Amino acid sequence: MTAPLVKVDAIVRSYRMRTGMFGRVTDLRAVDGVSLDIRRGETLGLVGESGSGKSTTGRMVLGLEAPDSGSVAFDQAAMPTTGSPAWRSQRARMQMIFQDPLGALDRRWTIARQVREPFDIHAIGDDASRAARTDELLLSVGLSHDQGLRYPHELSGGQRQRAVIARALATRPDFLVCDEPVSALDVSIQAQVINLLIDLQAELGLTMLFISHDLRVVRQISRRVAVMYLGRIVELGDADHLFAAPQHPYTRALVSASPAPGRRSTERIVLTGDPPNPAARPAGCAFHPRCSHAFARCRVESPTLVEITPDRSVACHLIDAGTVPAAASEAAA
Ligand SMILES: Nc1ncnc2c1ncn2[C@@H]1O[C@H](COP(=O)(O)OP(=O)(O)OP(=O)(O)O)[C@@H](O)[C@H]1O
Repeated sequence: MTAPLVKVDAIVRSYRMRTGMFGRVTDLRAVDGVSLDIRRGETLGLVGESGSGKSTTGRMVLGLEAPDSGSVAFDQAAMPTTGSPAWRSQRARMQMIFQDPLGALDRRWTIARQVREPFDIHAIGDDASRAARTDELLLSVGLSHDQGLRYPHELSGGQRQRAVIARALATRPDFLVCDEPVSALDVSIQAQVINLLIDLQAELGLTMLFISHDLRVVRQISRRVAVMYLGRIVELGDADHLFAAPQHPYTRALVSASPAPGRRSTERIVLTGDPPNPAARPAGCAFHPRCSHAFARCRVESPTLVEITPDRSVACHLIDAGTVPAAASEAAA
């Protein structure tokens, strides 16, 4: 098997914050030992509730933020120091697409000017070839030359996100991190932008990390999926298999709340208890206060991510104990 394009090894990231009435300074651990391989040409989905550490993981994967400990390697080389010349030249190979295209675009410039900006910055080609390549990029995301002459506020949300994608592709990146790229769009437009990303990924052989809280969207685009809960990966595996037979109780709850078209809907599992809060991480397994299967060990010992089959890893004491919840084993059968 070829080496993964991105190798993330036990990354940790904490933020200092003030809590309580007296403003006591505490460390909030946003990412708590995440390890991931992102294989060349695949889309890896990263799902989890708000605050689970998905965006922080994405920023560290791109080197926009350095981990406190652990490491990220891109194309078998350690991530250069953030902001260094080596990092800047590497950044051309890695691009990020955010949720808010209006915030990512400059309102004072036309779309075409922003799409061609990387050519101007890096002095790539002459004026005519830059203009031609800009039109090509616009066309590749479904925008016309005339739409390129407009300003961001003159386009719809979906068109603006297409423009952001065109600009991200200008440097011919190998790797894209998409952080909630369709969450701000109408559902009908979401499907179009997802299909565009799927087409571009196949055409250009892109590798993608696709971050979203929305399982429905992640399911459409991902080859493999990692599920995060309070800064850790609790389940990782082939997307089809994971959605068909989720093993971790948290994944099961997420999947049951988002049934796939054509799949027999299983009983809806309602998550009770407080939503995850990294400032108040429970002892033991962070999910145990919301888990109906929790037993004594879950309250004291944090489970590690264990490979249970060649394409599935799960961090849950139930798996160790050989007592996978019934619905998951039924679905797997
Ligand atoms: N720069 C920062 N300073 C302080 N705290 C931060 C910072 N960035 C993230 N956090 C905190 O880290 C935790 C994880 O945030 P993160 O944005 O990575 O989660 P997420 O899963 O992407 O959620 P969301 O979808 O809401 O962005 C949250 O509690 C967040 O408040």
